[in-house]
Amino acid sequence: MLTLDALEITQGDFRLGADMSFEAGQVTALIGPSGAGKSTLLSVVNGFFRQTSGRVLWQGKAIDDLQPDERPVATLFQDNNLFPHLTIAQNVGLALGPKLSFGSDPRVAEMLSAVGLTGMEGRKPARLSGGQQSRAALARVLLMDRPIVLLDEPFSALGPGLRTEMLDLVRSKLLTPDRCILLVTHDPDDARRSSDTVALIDDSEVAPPVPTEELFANPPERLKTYLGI
Ligand SMILES: Nc1ncnc2c1ncn2[C@@H]1O[C@H](COP(=O)(O)OP(=O)(O)OP(=O)(O)O)[C@@H](O)[C@H]1O
Repeated sequence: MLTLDALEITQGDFRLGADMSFEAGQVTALIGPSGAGKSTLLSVVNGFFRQTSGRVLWQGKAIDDLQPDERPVATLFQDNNLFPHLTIAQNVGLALGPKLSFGSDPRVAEMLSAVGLTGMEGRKPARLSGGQQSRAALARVLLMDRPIVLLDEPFSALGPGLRTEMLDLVRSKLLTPDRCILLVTHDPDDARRSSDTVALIDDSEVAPPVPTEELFANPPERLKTYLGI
């Protein structure tokens, strides 16, 4: 369980509060207006931004004092973070450590196979389509094998069909009973299709996660406002 304990985040005039837990074995969608603080919240969890007060705990243990690379967290961003001068296998192998030779580790081939990229190992990212690049980035996250996975609008540059395909891959390959996945998305359909629970971020607060079906069946006013319904 990922717990945000009396978390207060400030950045200039911006303020965000969060006090809740996210269950393992679930995908939680974080939705809310632009500038509400979705990316900032993820940065506090992965350690790139320090909260003003409160704690972040994984399985009851505070992870606040760990450096980003020591935290049990993997993050997938919209730009995929693939290095253009490295092959796909080398990019995926970076999940195991900074040596390029990790690209030939058999686990790299296994993860590339899991995301349907067998045969693409030696290509550079520029020679892959957008969807294939997303698959390679997902393979790297799979190989990192961290219990908390943060997805910051990772597939928003893809068309609707490909995006759906990637979100389905997230559920089928990445979601395990002991892993907690947070998905930032602007698209309510993505949240509906891929998340078990939804946490709304608005008015300087993160609302506790609510089962997705329940939320959309009976949307609170601030969700209606956000969706324009
Ligand atoms: N480096 C910074 N310095 C000061 N304020 C910042 C900085 N980066 C972001 N902010 C502010 O923090 C707030 C939250 O930004 P954040 O990017 O987390 O929002 P978001 O919900 O992810 O938005 P979007 O949906 O547009 O990506 C915004 O008000 C933004 O203006």
